[in-house]
Amino acid sequence: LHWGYDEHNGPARWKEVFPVANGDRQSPIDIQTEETKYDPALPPISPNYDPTSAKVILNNGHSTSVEFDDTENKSVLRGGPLSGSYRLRQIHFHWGASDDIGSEHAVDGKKYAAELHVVHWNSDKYSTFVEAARQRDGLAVMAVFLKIGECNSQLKKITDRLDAIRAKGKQALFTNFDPSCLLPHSLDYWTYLGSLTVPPLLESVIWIILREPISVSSEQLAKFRSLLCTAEGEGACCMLRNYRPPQPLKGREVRRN
Ligand SMILES: NS(=O)(=O)c1ccc(Cc2ccc([N+](=O)[O-])cc2)cc1
Ligand SMILES: [Zn+2]
Repeated sequence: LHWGYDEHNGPARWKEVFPVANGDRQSPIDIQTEETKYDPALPPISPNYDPTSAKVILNNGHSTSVEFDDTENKSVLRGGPLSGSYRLRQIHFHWGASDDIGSEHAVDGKKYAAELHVVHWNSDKYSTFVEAARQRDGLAVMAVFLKIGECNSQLKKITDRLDAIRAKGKQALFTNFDPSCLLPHSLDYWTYLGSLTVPPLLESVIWIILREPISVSSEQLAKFRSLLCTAEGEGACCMLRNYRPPQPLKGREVRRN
């Protein structure tokens, strides 16, 4: 089984190869806002990114990502629920086949059109991203909801490059980019302990979900769906959706600042 998002290889079948799919701290979740707990001890989050860290934009067959140079502590996330500094590794997106679905996390059952994930790893305690990805406090992912509205001029820097990486495995130079430009005005957040939302579904992610969405236009979103899950020369198959549905909370607490 090569995992994907179709009927035959989608989220309902991932447990056959990755049994942790039924684990106690799986992501995403549906955030029931009435159940979240205000924590006055939670400090603001503090992203500090150097635009020269950005390297390439790529199509990995499951999403599109911008990869950053994480060989030194140039772009880091601190504060919030985090102890120490988490180094920026990559950003990527999740979306659906239509504008009414697409986000991975939900808020009181409401799904947004898409979701941005800004992925960091604990470089204070671990030496590499892959090592950190195996630790309970190894990764920190900041999630931003995208809601249908005005064309997002900052997101345009990414959506305008997608035609250069249509096929799986393609990449293009992409530098001088600070992902803070994609963050909403407010950095208020919810936070909980979870997992990667794609195989290997490792339970190593401290999730920081921003409460304010950013906008994306329907046309920009359509460009994501025109990416291919298949490599050049293979039968073309569009990346229409790549979201995992919400998973059981299993008693976890969701805090807010
Ligand atoms: N969607 S998400 O949970 O933010 C997410 C974050 C990072 C990654 C990339 C990735 C992270 C770790 C591994 N691994 O350890 O085998 C493989 C791929 C994949 C997915
Ligand atoms: Zn993701």
